[in-house]
Amino acid sequence: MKPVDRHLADILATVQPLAPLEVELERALGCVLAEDVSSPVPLPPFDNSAMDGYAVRAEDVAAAPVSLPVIEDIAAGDGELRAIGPGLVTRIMTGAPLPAGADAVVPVEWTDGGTTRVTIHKPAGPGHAVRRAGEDVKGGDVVLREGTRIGAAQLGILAGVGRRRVTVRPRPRVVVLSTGAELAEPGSPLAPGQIWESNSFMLAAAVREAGGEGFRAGAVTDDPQVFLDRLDAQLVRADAVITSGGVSMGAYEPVKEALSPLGTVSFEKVAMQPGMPQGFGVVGPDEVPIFALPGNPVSSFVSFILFVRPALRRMQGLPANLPETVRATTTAALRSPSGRRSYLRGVLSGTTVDTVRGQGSHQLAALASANALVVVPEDVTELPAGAEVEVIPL
Ligand SMILES: Nc1nc2c(c(=O)[nH]1)N[C@H]1C(S)=C(S)[C@@H](COP(=O)(O)OP(=O)(O)OC[C@H]3O[C@@H](n4cnc5c(N)ncnc54)[C@H](O)[C@@H]3O)O[C@H]1N2
Ligand code: MOO
Ligand SMILES: [Mg+2]
Repeated sequence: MKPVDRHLADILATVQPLAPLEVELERALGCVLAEDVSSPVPLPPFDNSAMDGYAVRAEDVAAAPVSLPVIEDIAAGDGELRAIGPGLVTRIMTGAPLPAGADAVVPVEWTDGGTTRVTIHKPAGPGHAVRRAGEDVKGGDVVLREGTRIGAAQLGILAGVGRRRVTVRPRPRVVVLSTGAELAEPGSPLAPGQIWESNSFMLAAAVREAGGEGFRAGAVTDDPQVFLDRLDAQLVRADAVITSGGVSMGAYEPVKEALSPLGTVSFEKVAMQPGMPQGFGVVGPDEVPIFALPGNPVSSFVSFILFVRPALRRMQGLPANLPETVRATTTAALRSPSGRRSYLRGVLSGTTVDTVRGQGSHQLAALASANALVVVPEDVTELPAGAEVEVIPL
């Protein structure tokens, strides 16, 4: 059997970052930056007021209470300002530029609020309620580095430095295709022998969680030609394809039967539980990576975490971050098959982890109740309670 780490290494050697693309800012959310972004100006661009109040010379209000004449009103957005001379003040609003001569702002709450003359009850020291130019960003400074995932705050600062378009690695478009004659669409009644199709929903959702766009291409029956035709039709919009089912040893294994003759996809047994039968390779003239995952729902989920997610990160220009693990202590003894690395479904709380009831590859409800995978090495078949293990948080 092929070791898990070698299978992942083969995948990461094949999958390449997607070509950078310039997009409108509105479309950049969730994408990864493919350029360093710097600010053409300092931020804030000018000294300005942090509060609604009065721009003053601090020395003029040091002896407060004092009464001083107000020479003008400055709103945010005003650009033409009169400098204030000794003993004069300007009424100023939050975000408005500080007039020359002023070095402090007295909040309106410390005054009588006068508009032609104001009585200031309390002194404000130099710099009080003043936001300095360049305090957030110096002109020319890089604000976001290539490889940063663009969330709401990152999108905000891109606009804040004046960008309308930005160069990103696009979200990988991933087509998810299920196979199996037994699969019925959720929402429709079950005929004898059928189950509701769940893998395409789960895997498309996992793609979205990993920063890609997942497209369900539905389920096809066990005819290899039907599978190939559907795959062909979907390839135009795919940066990667995930299939589920049809890769094991049965009489009807459409994925394996259809893809093996191409010579570009290999099927192997990977030394893991769940998720032993795995196919990986490339298809179509553009050599689109294809992950042929086993059909058992827990097997396909674990395969996604171990193999597809790192590949999607790579496509987005991120470090693969092979499933990151934490250390935890088992609360009960556990067993694991020999010769396969197992990924038991567990609940991690703090630094302890307990495996959930129902470790079969078909037990999707048990997976849905778990928040972690407990990694048990290939050569370990039993662990006592209190053993230290590696855990992949989900
Ligand atoms: N003789 C052997 N039989 C099996 C072996 C083996 O080595 N020798 N391996 C087992 C292992 S391990 C796994 S995992 C499965 C993999 O099977 P396939 O990838 O061929 O998948 P199917 O046969 O199509 O389905 C397996 C199982 O999963 C259910 N399934 C499939 N697709 C979906 C879906 N989209 N939504 C929900 N459930 C799905 C399907 O009904 C089957 O119960 O093979 C073992 N057999
Ligand atoms: O991958 Mo299968 O789940 O090992 O049972
Ligand atoms: Mg099968």
